[in-house]
Amino acid sequence: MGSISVESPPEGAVAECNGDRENHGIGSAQPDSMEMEVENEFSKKRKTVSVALEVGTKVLCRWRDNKYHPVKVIERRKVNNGGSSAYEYYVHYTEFNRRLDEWVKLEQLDLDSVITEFDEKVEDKVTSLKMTRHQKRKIDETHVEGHEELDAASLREHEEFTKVKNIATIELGRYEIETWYFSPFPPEYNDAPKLFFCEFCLNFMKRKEQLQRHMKKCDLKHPPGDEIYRSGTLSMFEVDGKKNKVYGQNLCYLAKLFLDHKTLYYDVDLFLFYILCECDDRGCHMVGYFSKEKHSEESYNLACILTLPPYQRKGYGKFLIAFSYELSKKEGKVGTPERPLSDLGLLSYRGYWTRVLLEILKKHKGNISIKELSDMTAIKSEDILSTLQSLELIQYRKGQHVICADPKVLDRHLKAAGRGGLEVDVSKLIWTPYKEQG
Ligand SMILES: CC(=O)SCCNC(=O)CCNC(=O)[C@H](O)C(C)(C)COP(=O)(O)OP(=O)(O)OC[C@H]1O[C@@H](n2cnc3c(N)ncnc32)[C@H](O)[C@@H]1OP(=O)(O)O
Repeated sequence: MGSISVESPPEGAVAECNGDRENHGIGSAQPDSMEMEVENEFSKKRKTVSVALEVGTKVLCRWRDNKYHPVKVIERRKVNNGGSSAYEYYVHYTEFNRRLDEWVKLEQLDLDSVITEFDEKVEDKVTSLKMTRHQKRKIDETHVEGHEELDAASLREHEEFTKVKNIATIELGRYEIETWYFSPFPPEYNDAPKLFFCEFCLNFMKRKEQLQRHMKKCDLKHPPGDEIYRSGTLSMFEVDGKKNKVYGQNLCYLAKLFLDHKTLYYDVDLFLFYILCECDDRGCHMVGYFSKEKHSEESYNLACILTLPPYQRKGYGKFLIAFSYELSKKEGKVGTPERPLSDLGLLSYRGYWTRVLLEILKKHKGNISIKELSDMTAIKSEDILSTLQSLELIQYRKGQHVICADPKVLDRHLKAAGRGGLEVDVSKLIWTPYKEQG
């Protein structure tokens, strides 16, 4: 499996969602002609660059950290700028995850750094000659970060179809949230820069006034399902996709805005949705959710997981993961999340698996097998093995795998695995596993 790393500014992704975004103002003078002269003040070399950059061009772009980063032009569109038309460019920062793709103005691009398709091919050839196989593999892995299970053709097809975000912002409850990825909303919504969601029934609308009218009529004050957990102000609701089809579909549209390589299932009948809410006197406000197949051949105990961006990095993701394993324990099964995992998904799971397993190993006296660990935690053996292997706690001795758990090493890894997150209080979980009725 390729190594998955979070690009340097995942924090930025969170900042983005809180509206902490640079304002890319339009410069006053846009050239009217299609060609312009660009002066390179450092080299004093004059170069002619076409203002209308082609899709596929590679260039440096000023990001919100005010530094220049390499980008690839994914799409361009004409915008009217005080009578004259100019292009805006939809760029992918090649060092970062696709959620940071955005529309930028020409002024943000360093035209001296433009690499044309021709230059790129020559450059690729030169680089590949110079690179060792190991270096090349590393680069390939970085480029398909988070999507190892997709073959190259599926990945290209997926990226082509979903290359430009269709909805820029959503309003949900008291938050305005910038989106991360494309979501296949019905075509009539695709020209809306912002969608307004009812935070309870998740119906979405193109105009604020429509939402305001809807809120006067909507009876819901919590997700339309059974409350199966309540502890303090936190509640978890189980929603059956078959009984609440529209809610399930709305949730999938919403979630896809923050999930990249997940298929959107229209057939929500087959899923249960676990909606985590923070409750107050105005109602139960969705914080995040996970979905789960009613029957999984592959022993998946979670299909998709999402913490809404304003609530991320507060421990809710770990809570949702822990909750999914508590359900598996009640079912008497082991479980694993559906693949592929996103970069943030893998980080959260690795952190969870590490903490749960090492806490047991720390307390345990004597030998313990992977199977026993799996029975105690409901974590699938393969996930246990890969976690312990990544921490270098597995050795191969006399023809078998042995867990080597030096207490000091365990403490070091536990510290590195970060905070434990919000605890699931199992005594507050009132739930029976799904059974097909009639
Ligand atoms: C099977 C699947 O569905 S895979 C797809 C997973 N889902 C997605 O990618 C959707 C978008 N992402 C998300 O919704 C969230 O990032 C989740 C659900 C993955 C994690 O939710 P959160 O509520 O942020 O998780 P939580 O606060 O418990 O943090 C989990 C750990 O993951 C890591 N992590 C999460 N986000 C980040 C980030 N932006 N930067 C660096 N590390 C991060 C950290 O180790 C964090 O622990 P810490 O805060 O103690 O350091």
